[in-house]
Formats: sequence, C-alpha cells, structure tokens
Amino acid sequence: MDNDSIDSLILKLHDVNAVKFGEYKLKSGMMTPIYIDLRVLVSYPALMNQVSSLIYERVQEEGLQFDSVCGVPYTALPLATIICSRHELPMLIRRKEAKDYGTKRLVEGSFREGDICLIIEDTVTSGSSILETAEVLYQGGLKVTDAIVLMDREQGGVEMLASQGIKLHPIISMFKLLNVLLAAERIDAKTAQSVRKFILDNNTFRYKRPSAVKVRCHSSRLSLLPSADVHPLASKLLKIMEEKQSNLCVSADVTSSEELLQLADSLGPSICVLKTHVDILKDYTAAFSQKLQALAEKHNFLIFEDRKFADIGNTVKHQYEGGLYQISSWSHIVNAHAVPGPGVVKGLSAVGKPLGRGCLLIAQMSSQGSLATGEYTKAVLQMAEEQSDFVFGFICGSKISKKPEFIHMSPGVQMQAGGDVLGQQYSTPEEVLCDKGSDVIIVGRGILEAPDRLEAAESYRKAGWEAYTKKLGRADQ
Ligand SMILES: O=c1ccn([C@@H]2O[C@H](COP(=O)(O)O)[C@@H](O)[C@H]2O)c(=O)[nH]1
Repeated sequence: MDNDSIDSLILKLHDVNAVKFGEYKLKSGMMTPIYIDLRVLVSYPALMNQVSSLIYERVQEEGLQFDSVCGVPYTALPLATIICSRHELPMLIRRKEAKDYGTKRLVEGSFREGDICLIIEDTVTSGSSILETAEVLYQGGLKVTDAIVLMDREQGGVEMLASQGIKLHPIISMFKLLNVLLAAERIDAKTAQSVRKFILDNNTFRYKRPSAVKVRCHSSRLSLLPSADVHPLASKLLKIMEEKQSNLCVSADVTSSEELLQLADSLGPSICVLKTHVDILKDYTAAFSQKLQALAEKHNFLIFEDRKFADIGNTVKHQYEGGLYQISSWSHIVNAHAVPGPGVVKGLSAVGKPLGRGCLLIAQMSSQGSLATGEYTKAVLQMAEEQSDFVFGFICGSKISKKPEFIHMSPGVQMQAGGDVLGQQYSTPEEVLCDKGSDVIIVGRGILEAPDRLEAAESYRKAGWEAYTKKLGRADQ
C-alpha cells in the first residue's frame, strides 16, 4: 500500500464531505471537533471500490488467516460485501437485533464452531463497535483475531482491542489525515493543532488505565510553568511537550534549505524541537531563517541550532550574533562545550539572554570514546548551575541533574541500539528516557533515512512520549 494512494484517498474523502470539521457528537456522547462520516461512501461507487481494494490489499500484506469476513453494521457492510464478492470469500452478517420469528439467529451465513472471522469496520474511536460485533460472533462459536479499519481516530481503539485479544490494522490514522489535509491547504494549522490536541486529550483507553500515574507524573514538571527561577525556555519547552505529547527533537541534518523547510513543515506537528546544523546547508540565506521561524510559529516547536560553541567568550559572542548565519536572531536554543570555562557561557549569554534565548551545555556525547565523562561531566553540571539564567539544560546520554528545571536532551537515538561506522552510538528511546532518565530524544537518521519520514517521526514521538511518561510516573512513586 503506497503513501500516494493513501494521500489521494484522504483528499477524495474530504472532497465528498466524509471528513467534517465543526462540533459533532460521537456514539459515546463525547463532543468532537472532527467527524468522519463514511456513510456517504455508498453514493460514490468509484470511491467504494478504491476503499475496498485498499482494505483487501492490507489483508494480503498482513497475511491474515481467516474463514469468513464480517462487516460491522451498517457502514462497513457494503465494503465487506464488495470484498467478499470480488475475492469469493465467505461472508457473515451480524444482525443488530434478533428476529422474533424463524431461526432468530444473530449471525447470518454458514460457519463452523471455531472458525476464524475477520472483522471489517469503517471508523474506530474506542473500538467498542468492533468488540460488540466480536462478542456476537463469539456467542455463535466463532473466533476473532484481527480486524481491519479504514479510519482510526487514534483515541485508544487499537490498545483496547489488543487488550481483548483482537489485533486492529488501521489503514488511515487521524494524525496522517490531518497532516495530508494541512499539506494540501484544506485546513489551517490552527484547526489541525486543535484537533490533534482533542485526540491526544481524549484517549478513551489510556485514561481508563493509568490516568492517576499520568496526571501525577506530569504535575511535578508542570508546576514549573512558568516561575521566576525557571528559564522561560524550559517552561515553554515543557508546555509544548505537554500540548503536543511529544518529546521528540528531530535532527534535520540535510544540506538543502528547501528540504529542511519541507521537513519542518511536514514533521512540525510531531516534534517539540527542530535541531539544525545550519553550516551544512549549501544554500543558506536570511530568507531561509525567516521561513523556518514562521514554520516554528505555525507548528509550535522550538529551533535549536546545534552550533556547539567552544571558544573564548569574546569570539563566541561574534559567532553567535554575527557572520553569515546571525544565529541569535532566529534560533531559540544553542549549545556549547564547557572546555573553555565559564567565559563561553558569559559570551553567549551577553547576546542571547536579552533576546530570551537559552543554552544547553554539552555534558556527555553519544560518540564512542568521548572524553566528556566523569569529572568533566560534573564540572559541566556545576557550570550550568552557576549560570542557570541562561543555561537551562544539557546535551547528555543520561540524567545528570536532579533539578527538574534542567532539561536533558539526548542524541544517539534509534529504534534499535547499535551505531554507525564513524563512532556514533545508538540507544533506544526506552533506554534513554526510562533507564537513563533523559527528557527529550534527538533523532536524525532514524527518521531521515526512513522510507516514510512522517510515519517514522510519529513512531518516535509515540515511543518517546510513552517512555517519558512512564519514567515520570516511576519518579513520582
Ligand atoms: O553527542 C552528540 C551531540 C550531538 N549529536 C548530533 O545529533 C545528531 C544525531 O544524528 P543521528 O543521525 O541520529 O545520528 C547529529 O546532528 C549530531 O551532530 C550527536 O549525535 N551526539
């Protein structure tokens, strides 16, 4: 199933008003700013066929084994019918109410005890409709192991069904839908952001389970918002992280301005910070930095120029403020090595503090054989504590300060531990956040080299946020 066909389907669904923005009531009674109304599909036969083909394609990709197919009544019924008729698959119909005459069966069609039935659904919020259908099938002696859904609202359906032994395979997810509509300028950034917030705040499964842990674990960090002792950028970053449920910083290590801006626009909704190495761009212009700032506003993320200043105060002042890049004029965050001593922070602070900028000190590095360990790391911590009006955290592999106002950001992260041929060492989000206690994961090639960068960024965002909230939950217990 290629991305282009999903993107074009999303736009067609929007064209036929199957995706509506406004105030709507869900089956649960919950009000929602986005409503997916796939009932209209029956009026568009070409679209019905396209959706049915995508569902069947997914069934094949997953290699699902089953004896019959059942569509959740009513919207998925015609979809199941098309698929079964086209591919000559046995179909079952679940009645919503039993007849009071004849066989009084709730499941129509032929089957044997123990047969596996694949469920097809149009839209999932909590997963309750699929579960209701599965329960009727169970009563008839059938088994249900998998379900396919066209549109997953990402509000806990996958997790709820997994807890009941049903694997849900979504074709379109809510975040993907929003990103495609935003990129096609069908909706504006504000609408996308408010829907995203609604989805994240209204996870029907997550909030039923460890909500006590979640609320408690975030409270210690949220109480830092904003206060006289806390650097405003630390408060701002924590707020963005909460709002977007993202502790992902993407390392946009590309060499063309256009590609970098395109990355910032497409991954913007998934990240809390965008990290740049502006000196690797072959075509930097002042206009580029203005466009990047506009994207940071649009998608609510901070810009971090990974300049790694390491000279005497007077020199870094010039490097930060002037030259070709004029970094202080557009980057919220910069970083520095502590090697030169406290003067490096003083020089940067003289330029950045009046502009509300902040600095991360490099306390540890992810590269093999790094000298930034032990006593050096301790000295960096002390330097940060002495200049905490400008330094608000660290580049590190593990938590080095117990003070909650310091943010720990860790590079060298990929889904699988390992490394590259030039000494980079990778740990997983779980290791970095849960075991090592960091706050933000910095991911470069794990996303940039993925076939679908947006999908990869979303996977890192989800994995990172889950591990971060788990860590904070533990810390508060
Ligand atoms: O210790 C450090 C400090 C900075 N980095 C930077 O982070 C990214 C990592 O990119 P990957 O592709 O995820 O390896 C890169 O920009 C480095 O300059 C680091 O890796 N380690």
